[in-house]
Amino acid sequence: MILVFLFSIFTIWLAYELYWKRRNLPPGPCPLPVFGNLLSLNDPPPGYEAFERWTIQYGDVYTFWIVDNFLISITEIEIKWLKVKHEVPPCLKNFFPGTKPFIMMNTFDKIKDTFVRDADTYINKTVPPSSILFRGGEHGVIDSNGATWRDHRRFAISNLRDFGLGKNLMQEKILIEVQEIFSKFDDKLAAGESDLEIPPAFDNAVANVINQILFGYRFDKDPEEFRNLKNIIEKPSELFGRLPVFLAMNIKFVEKILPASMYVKPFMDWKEETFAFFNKQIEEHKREVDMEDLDSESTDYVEAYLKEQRKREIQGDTESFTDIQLVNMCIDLWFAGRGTTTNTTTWAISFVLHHLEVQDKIHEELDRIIGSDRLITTADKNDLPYLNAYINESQRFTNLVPLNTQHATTRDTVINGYSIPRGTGVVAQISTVMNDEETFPAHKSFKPERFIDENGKLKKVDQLVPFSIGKRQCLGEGLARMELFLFLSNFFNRYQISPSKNGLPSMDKSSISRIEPRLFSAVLKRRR
Ligand code: HEM
Repeated sequence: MILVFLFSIFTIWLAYELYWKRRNLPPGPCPLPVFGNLLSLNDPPPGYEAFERWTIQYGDVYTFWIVDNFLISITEIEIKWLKVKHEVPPCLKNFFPGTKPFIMMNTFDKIKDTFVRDADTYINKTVPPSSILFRGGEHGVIDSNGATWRDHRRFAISNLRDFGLGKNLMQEKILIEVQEIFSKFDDKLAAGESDLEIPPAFDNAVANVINQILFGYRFDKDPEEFRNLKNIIEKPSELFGRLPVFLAMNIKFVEKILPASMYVKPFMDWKEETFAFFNKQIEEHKREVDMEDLDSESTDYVEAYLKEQRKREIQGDTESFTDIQLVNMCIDLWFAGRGTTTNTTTWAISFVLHHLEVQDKIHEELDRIIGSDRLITTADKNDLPYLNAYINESQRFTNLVPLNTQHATTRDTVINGYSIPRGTGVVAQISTVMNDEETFPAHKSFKPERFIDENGKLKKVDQLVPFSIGKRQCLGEGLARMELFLFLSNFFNRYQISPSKNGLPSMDKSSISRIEPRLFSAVLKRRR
């Protein structure tokens, strides 16, 4: 009797998972119960090909299912149908596995129609349980919504502008790092070494830039501090690169059944270390910043934030700019600003090692236009179409986020004739757009020439969207573009690279959570 009852419950659950909840959504790949479509991203990792296959099969919109809690997904999808507001008891929330739909927009036109033309409908983010666990709530800018997100995004963008983006100030900071990279490589060349590891020098440089913006100093005085910080930063790639942990981050059920030593304990240790580092910087600023003079120019983000917080407090607002928001903002800007830029820069160099003819063309252009060992600046940018085309193709080919961040609709809407309730997951699938064969023929080949027009000028291709589009578009885009240009142009102006005796860099992108190049070396030779 009990068996029959359990079997009936199981059958109803299966029917719900495989048919009922999918019936009013755009068709897409059949999800597995519990796992949804996530496991297909391993076929092969990191998932570009599955997304391409589904786009060919289903078109510009399809539904993709991600692991979630069964009853939460019921409340989100069926709330209109049930016409009741019901609270799910937390014990059930944690133990009923289910999947949650994400409506994927797979072409540039569809993303523009939705995320740009109807931007406010697509503005919210879905916040995974791991983020709440890590941050102590819905904090920061990457995983927050509403007024908190809007005010903090606006404040961060205006700060980046104040600290010199668009002026020479930011460029000067980056050029100091360019010279630091030169001196590291040159010292080794002078000592007779020529087969050199490439990523660490760029990693350090990018970290110095973002740390200057946030806290006002570079890591030159205390290399030990950077080493410690790097250990903290690199923990997530060890921790989150494994499938069970990745699943635990997204689904409470898996989090509960996984031994604490595999996920919760290392995760919480990592959280503690991260917060300790950032809180220490903030506390030092609190001691040093002159809070009597709130209108004087700030030299870094934390100083500007503390002053803004005090100004708001004076006006009676103690809610919007808080200490917990500040530490989460520092974490967001540090993490989003470092790995993305370092990875793109070092992938770009590894692509050249695989295509030395690209380096010949970069050098030919640099010799013709620059023709000396002077530092290249953003004033030279428009005169270097091939170099820009190379950077564009490197960003397209790096394709940093196979599955872009997950947004949620802020109101009921209609997509391709399907009624989509408020709160449904939506994704601007930029990796598929940048692998679109029609826009980028032979898209699996690295070809900077695709960004050069018949007159030899740089061709603007709207479908190149590594920073995404819409109101959540990357807020560090201006900074990242400046870094990529200054690091790569100056590096190739100074050095000729060739493959290391250890072989070519790996092109493997098989980590689930991050598109990170493996450590690699190259033989460097000074050109000037
Ligand atoms: C090559 C470098 C970079 C790439 C490819 C990149 C890419 C992206 C992408 C795809 C998103 C998601 C947009 C969406 O939700 O649709 C994003 C968001 C974000 N990025 Fe970047 N990024 C880069 C560099 C940076 C830098 C240097 C910073 C910081 C200074 C930064 C800070 C952020 C933040 C804070 C968000 C969240 C914005 C929001 O939710 O409003 N990124 N980035």
